[in-house]
Amino acid sequence: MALSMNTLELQKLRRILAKVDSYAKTMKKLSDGQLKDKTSFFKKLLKKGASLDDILPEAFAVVREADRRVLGMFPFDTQVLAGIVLHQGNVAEMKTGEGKTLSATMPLYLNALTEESTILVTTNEYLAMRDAKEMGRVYRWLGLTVACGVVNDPSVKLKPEDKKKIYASDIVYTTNSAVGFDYLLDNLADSAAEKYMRPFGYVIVDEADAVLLDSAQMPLIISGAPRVQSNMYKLADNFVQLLTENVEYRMDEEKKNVWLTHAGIDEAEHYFSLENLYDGTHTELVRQLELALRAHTLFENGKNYVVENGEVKLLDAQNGRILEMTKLQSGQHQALEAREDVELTPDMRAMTSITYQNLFRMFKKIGGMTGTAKTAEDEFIETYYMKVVQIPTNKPVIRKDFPDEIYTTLPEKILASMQLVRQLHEKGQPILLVTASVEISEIYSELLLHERIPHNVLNAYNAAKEAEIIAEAGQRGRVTVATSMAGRGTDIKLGKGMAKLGGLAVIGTEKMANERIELQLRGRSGRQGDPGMSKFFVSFEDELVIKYGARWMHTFYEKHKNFALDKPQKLTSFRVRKAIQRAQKYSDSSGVQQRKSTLEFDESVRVQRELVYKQRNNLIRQTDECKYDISQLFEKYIEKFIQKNKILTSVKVSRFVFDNLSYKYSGLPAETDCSEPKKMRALLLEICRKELNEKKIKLIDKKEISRFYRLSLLKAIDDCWIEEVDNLQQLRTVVSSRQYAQRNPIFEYHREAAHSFKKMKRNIQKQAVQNLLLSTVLENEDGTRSIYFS
Ligand SMILES: Nc1ncnc2c1ncn2[C@@H]1O[C@H](COP(=O)(O)OP(=O)(O)OP(=O)(O)O)[C@@H](O)[C@H]1O
Repeated sequence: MALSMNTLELQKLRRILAKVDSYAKTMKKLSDGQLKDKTSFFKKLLKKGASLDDILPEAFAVVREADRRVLGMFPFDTQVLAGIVLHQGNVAEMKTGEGKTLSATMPLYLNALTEESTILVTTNEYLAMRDAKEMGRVYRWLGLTVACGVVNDPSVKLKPEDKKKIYASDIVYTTNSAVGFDYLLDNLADSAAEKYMRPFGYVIVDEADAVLLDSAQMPLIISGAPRVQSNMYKLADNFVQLLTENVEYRMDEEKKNVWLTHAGIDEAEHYFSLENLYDGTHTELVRQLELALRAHTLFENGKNYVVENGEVKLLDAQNGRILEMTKLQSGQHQALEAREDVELTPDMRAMTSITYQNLFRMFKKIGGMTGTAKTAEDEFIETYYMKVVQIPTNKPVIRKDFPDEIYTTLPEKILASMQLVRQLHEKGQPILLVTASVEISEIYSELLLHERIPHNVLNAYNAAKEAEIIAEAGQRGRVTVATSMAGRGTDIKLGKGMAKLGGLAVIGTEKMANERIELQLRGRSGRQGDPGMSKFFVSFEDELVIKYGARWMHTFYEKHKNFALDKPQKLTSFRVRKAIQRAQKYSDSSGVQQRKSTLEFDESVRVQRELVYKQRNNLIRQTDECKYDISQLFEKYIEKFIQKNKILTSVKVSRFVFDNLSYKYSGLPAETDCSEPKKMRALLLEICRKELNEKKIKLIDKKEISRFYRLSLLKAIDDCWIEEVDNLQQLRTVVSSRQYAQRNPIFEYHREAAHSFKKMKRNIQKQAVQNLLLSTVLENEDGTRSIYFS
């Protein structure tokens, strides 16, 4: 059924392809100048009312010809098909190595003709820079502007004016995290002049499954002011090191949660000399113990993070790369720092955050491309309303994917995999040896050294040498040990004569968390119809089996773990093979579940963020005249005060005035009758007006007054929103633990989030009034004015 749907879809696409083809000859005959003139011609057609679909065949044909003239590559029919899918806002599944980069040139050019923002995001800086440079030549040749949204050196920070130039370009190549952070930062701007992003138009997401699905769990967060630092991190860390698994603490099967047992609680009470750890007075210690325990049991150095120059840096679970600007929240990062004995960094409050799903859903149209999407089609449809279309390969894939070799123990597996490496290396065949963590990549490196096999290592520690290592990886006799960094996007070109030797051999040293990661790794070989081979080695000690394997596998392992260390024993039974596959399926569906729950949790933040940003943007746009009704703001605020206080006394009113409306007020006149709300209302409003007028007089002109209004309101919104984001983040941790109390955490979360949003709105009103009335306007020496908020 699924296949025939795909065939139908392809039939429709082929009809469009035929139209693109029909222009090929004409385009070939055009001079360079005539071909370049097509850009302005298309723009005119669009302005006259033609649609993108109308001009697609000719525009694609123009880019195809330009690709040939500028890059020396003429997009294959299959690449044109993929280009159409991308333009239509769906996911093009192209087998690895089929040339996604070139396919994207056609839809990017077409959509950029609308003069709306057109962006291509990839998963890493290296690819963004490479493609902006390489493919950029074609767009420039055709008269469009191109920019790259990332820089080589992480210590170089782009300034708003640089970013403005970048985002103003017709086509931008960048990374998903750069767009995300830029979006968040752009929405912290105080004035329209500081904003640099254009409204989101069209985006092509490279490695769509990795970005749109797998990366969903880790929201992008911008941190602000530090929280008060606890001094208990080290103490808690020392304590948990004394504990033993299954005695003082226990973990769930998937190793996602850990908790103290009764024995563990007794131990803690004894260690910290407490009567009762859970009597409610030691909440900070309880939290610290939990963080320290998690740091020691759920995180692995070399897999989840690395320590570089005395800093704990997180690794992207999908591609093994360092996640810049990202830290674990709510003290978990500090607990890891304590575990690694490096200097503790301050725990920052989250100022604003967004998940990738919600970021990309803001674009008018998304096209996705990847080698692996079909198995996740339901998730694509459900989350983004995107279909997945499988594009046939240009040439048949002749790579041999061998079945997994399965062993009981880790040493057996290592021995067997090293044997294969030796055997292939002797022939001179290039080898890519992939591992699931930095640590294992280093173990293999040592083994190879021991065997005197020269090799390169590519992991998070030497990402800088990536281009160099990849350039050599397909040459005779090369052995490259790499983490999943050498997965997606890595284009290994075969050296001379290597096809005859069998092409690149991909050897996996561990079963990966899902099938897609594995397919991506195999796909480094057999590109563009080249020969190649791939094989994965598995043992019952692999993380995947430990976490997701059937119970009998653990019993089997315990029984057989001491046998046959010197001579690896392959396990070939159908039952074992099936069980390994099933473990991988479980692991994958556990990922799907987690992503769904992240999305559900994020829904409240999304709704709130959209409302807040809308209000912010409205204000920012009012540069000349602030249209916000200030008098109404005062009236509402005063009304609320009066409603809340059924009996008004002179003390209460004076306090209210002093806290909110004016510092100058020295108390109500003795004869004031506070019991009369109407009179009170008038009196308080008069105070507001007077106070505001005094400020207005100090400001030079209407424009400055409106700037003062704008800043007062923006500051109120921002301060309260920061508080709210932080609140929601904390709330999530709290409700997650209620899961154990048989409640529906998501329902509770939304309920409490709605409640806290209402509270935030009240606070914004309050702070806006205070900012307007209690701030100070001072004249500077040069005649300009500065505003100081209290
Ligand atoms: N039409 C073409 N003519 C000639 N060479 C091409 C063509 N299209 C792509 N190539 C070459 O094929 C190789 C693979 O391209 P690319 O890296 O874009 O593949 P990919 O689909 O992105 O792979 P992956 O899925 O692994 O990221 C590159 O070396 C590229 O130059």
